[in-house]
Amino acid sequence: MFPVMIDVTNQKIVIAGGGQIAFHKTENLLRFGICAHIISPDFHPGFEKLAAEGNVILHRKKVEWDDVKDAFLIMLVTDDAVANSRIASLAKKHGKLVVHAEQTDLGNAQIPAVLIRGKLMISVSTCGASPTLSKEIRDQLEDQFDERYDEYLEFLYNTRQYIKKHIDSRPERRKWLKKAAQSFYLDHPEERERYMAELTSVYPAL
Ligand SMILES: C[C@@]1(CC(=O)O)c2cc3[nH]c(cc4nc(cc5[nH]c(cc(n2)[C@H]1CCC(=O)O)[C@@](C)(CC(=O)O)[C@@H]5CCC(=O)O)C(CC(=O)O)=C4CCC(=O)O)c(CCC(=O)O)c3CC(=O)O
Ligand SMILES: NC(=O)C1=CN([C@@H]2O[C@H](COP(=O)(O)OP(=O)(O)OC[C@H]3O[C@@H](n4cnc5c(N)ncnc54)[C@H](O)[C@@H]3O)[C@@H](O)[C@H]2O)C=CC1
Repeated sequence: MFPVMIDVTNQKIVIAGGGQIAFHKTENLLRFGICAHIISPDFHPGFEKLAAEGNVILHRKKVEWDDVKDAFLIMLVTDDAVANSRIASLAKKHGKLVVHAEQTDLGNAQIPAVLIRGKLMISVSTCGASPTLSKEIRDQLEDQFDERYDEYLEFLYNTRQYIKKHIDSRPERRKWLKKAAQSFYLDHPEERERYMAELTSVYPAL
């Protein structure tokens, strides 16, 4: 398995199956602002509210190739092993990303447990050995990587954009980028302003 971050803006994501697990996967996608299509003859009660809020698109039917052929990522979480396997095999042949939630070797992607702190995302995977352990490790990291990181990551992002735009010399860029990443700035938000003032005085915006 190879971990990678993927931009899914404007990509269609389909979940086949509408049970408890589909609901959990849908809520997880929503943490990332993703509105999924759900294909299933019936739905977990929680879906009604999500649909009313426009956070999910429901299709009341059994899954067929037509429902997923234009999808970028497909999650197979029906309790129909034959349907799951058939769609997984076709989708993989067509080069799609496929999560097979029951028999992982029939898919080619897996969902990790993720801690989100603004632009910091910490993903934990056990490659299917123990999703429970992934979840536990993620939960343990919550205290170490607490809410301070939300704003700190904004600072790092903004300074990086500025540095890339206004400093040409690579050694100089590295110097300023490494300085910003010192944990000192995590714990001293007021010092971030001093850093920015110094940066913009040495390298003024044109
Ligand atoms: C392979 C994978 C495929 C995929 O779905 O992508 C997969 C497969 C399976 N999960 C099963 C069971 C459970 N899954 C969870 C929880 C999570 N499962 C997630 C991912 C993954 N699950 C992928 C591997 C990721 C990895 O290894 O790290 C998480 C991390 C992400 C997410 O789903 O959002 C999310 C927690 C995150 C969070 O809470 O944020 C719990 C615990 C709980 O719910 O408390 C249980 C019950 C206890 C247990 O089994 O440990 C079963 C057995 C079904 C059966 O009973 O037969 C299978 C099938 C099999 O193993 O064959
Ligand atoms: N990855 C994970 O985190 C986990 C995965 N699983 C697996 O996920 C699968 C689903 O589990 P649950 O949601 O608990 O089951 P469930 O029985 O609550 O839901 C199954 C859903 O699939 C729908 N369905 C059945 N045939 C279908 C078809 N041909 N097309 C579209 N939808 C169809 C049903 O109408 C129902 O909505 C199981 O195979 C289970 O082994 C189970 C636990 C955790």
